[in-house]
Amino acid sequence: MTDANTPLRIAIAGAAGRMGRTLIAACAEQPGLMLTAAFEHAGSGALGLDAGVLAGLPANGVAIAGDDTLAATLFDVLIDFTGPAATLAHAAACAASGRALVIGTTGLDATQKAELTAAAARTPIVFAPNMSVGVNLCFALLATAARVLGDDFDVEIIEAHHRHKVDAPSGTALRMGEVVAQALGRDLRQCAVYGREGQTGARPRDAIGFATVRGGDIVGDHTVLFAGDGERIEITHKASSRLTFARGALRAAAWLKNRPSGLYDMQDVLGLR
Ligand SMILES: NC(=O)C1=CN([C@@H]2O[C@H](COP(=O)(O)OP(=O)(O)OC[C@H]3O[C@@H](n4cnc5c(N)ncnc54)[C@H](O)[C@@H]3O)[C@@H](O)[C@H]2O)C=CC1
Ligand SMILES: O=C(O)C1=N[C@H](C(=O)O)C[C@H](O)C1
Repeated sequence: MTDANTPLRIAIAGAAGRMGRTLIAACAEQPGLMLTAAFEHAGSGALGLDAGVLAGLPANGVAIAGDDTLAATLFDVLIDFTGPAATLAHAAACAASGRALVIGTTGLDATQKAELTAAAARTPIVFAPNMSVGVNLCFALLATAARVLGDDFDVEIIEAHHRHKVDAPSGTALRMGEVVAQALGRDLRQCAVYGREGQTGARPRDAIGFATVRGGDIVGDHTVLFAGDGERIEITHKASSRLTFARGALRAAAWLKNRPSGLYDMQDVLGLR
């Protein structure tokens, strides 16, 4: 890692994607951080393009490179918003060289998460399904709401995203479910209900339901509904710009400087734990 006056060298994986391009732009406005590398998959049509130009900015001299060059490239922190398989390969490469990671990728299964935990034994990693301050505040509010409302209120989680999103429910919705389940002393794996159709029977009282909407350019909406007899409480977050996620990821990258190995999330970064 660098000393206090040297800019932190940032690399971005998934640079040509929606989040990658937003991260390139966010990095350019952030003092103390310097984009030094940008990666795409080895067959990407974006290879060789200037990262600044790709993000709609003036050229910044960083050419998009194949991720097969990642292990041999100089940087301090890799910010990865790709897909589960790519993220795990990148985490392994960073762990081997002790370089820090910020991971925003969602859709990892339990085995893949265990692999990430193993990588975090060798290098510091912030892994969070949502990097926005607002959503992370909502996690804390949800734990309080669930504790106060208890088992008398039915919990339903509704999320909406753009038509290109490939995983469902969103990583954020799943984390919201985990937070509520933990506060209520339930195991989400036992009580989650993912969508309903046909003769479903009455709602089990301990169910935590998920509903997924996909369409257009919705950046990311999440509502947790606590429905009781005679009243309802809704905790809602709506993202209107990907910059909120990108700025959170860059904050996490700066926070990682000189941290010991371990698996962290945005609750750690924001001091909410
Ligand atoms: N944690 C958070 O705050 C947020 C998380 N996300 C998550 O980030 C991920 C990416 O989202 P988007 O940017 O919308 O998707 P996207 O599909 O626009 O971008 C992903 C990019 O990764 C690239 N890629 C695939 N394999 C690669 C490899 N081996 N090396 C380098 N690049 C590779 C793809 O070519 C693509 O350009 C998703 O899992 C999404 O759910 C998205 C927004 C916020
Ligand atoms: O794919 C997205 O776009 C988003 N994914 C994250 C998730 O799955 O929770 C976060 C955000 O809502 C945008």
